[in-house]
Amino acid sequence: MSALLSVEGLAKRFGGLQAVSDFHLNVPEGTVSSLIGPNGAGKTTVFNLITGIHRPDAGSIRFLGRELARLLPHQVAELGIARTFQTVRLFPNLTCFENVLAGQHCRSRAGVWASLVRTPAQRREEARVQATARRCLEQVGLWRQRDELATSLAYGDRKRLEIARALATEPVLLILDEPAGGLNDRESEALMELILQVRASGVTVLLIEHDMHVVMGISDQVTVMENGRVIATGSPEAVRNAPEVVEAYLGHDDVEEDL
Ligand SMILES: Nc1ncnc2c1ncn2[C@@H]1O[C@H](COP(=O)(O)OP(=O)(O)OP(=O)(O)O)[C@@H](O)[C@H]1O
Repeated sequence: MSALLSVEGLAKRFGGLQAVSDFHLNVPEGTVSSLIGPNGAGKTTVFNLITGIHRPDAGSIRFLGRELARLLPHQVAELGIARTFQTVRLFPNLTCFENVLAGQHCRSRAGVWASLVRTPAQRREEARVQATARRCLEQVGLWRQRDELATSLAYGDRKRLEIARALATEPVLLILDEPAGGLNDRESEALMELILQVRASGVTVLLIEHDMHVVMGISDQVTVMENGRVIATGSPEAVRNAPEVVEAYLGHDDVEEDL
């Protein structure tokens, strides 16, 4: 399997704190890959570096043959990487459908002139964007709630709506930051099914997750971080039994389930 995303020698310092050092990761195309590690290990910082929110001090981030390290977030999105955040970031006063539409700007091809005069090309574009929004809402099981305000949804559904919004940009790589955070068992099971279905649809998935049941249940590959560095990478089984991983987790009480 070829690597869709390939990260080498990544480093980021915040003042006196070395948040990420010599980090490396290969995300094979068509897989679910997970990044785990104790609180403060540097996982979200890695996601912020990949998606252009932070600029790395060193290292390379190759995606589809392009270097991402100096790109801005919207440029990374245009190349086909979509992400969700640890805390839900929806437009509270928009409906579910409108939230998904709002996520599709980077894929909208009609130019400024077309949007002023509503040419046939613009109307076709609008129809395409709406059809994509519908498909994504159906995929996450929220089409029936399309006209409800995002704020009226249960927490688990809000997280699914965020995934729909990310999928609507038609990404090659979907990055999820703690998608199971705050979900109950039933919602977590549904989330696992959804992520596997996303993978089956041809989208590669990279996630950060503390819920080990989710991680071990759906990942093709798991990378473990501690203190900004990779301490293990491999199959869920291999990682679960690696002595350095057990050691890293023993000193922390933030893991929701035992490895
Ligand atoms: N913008 C920032 N400025 C200063 N320090 C930061 C910044 N972002 C992260 N850090 C620090 O970098 C370290 C790694 O944080 P990060 O959020 O990447 O960890 P994490 O593994 O995602 O943790 P968690 O599982 O709790 O989300 C932490 O010590 C954090 O306080």
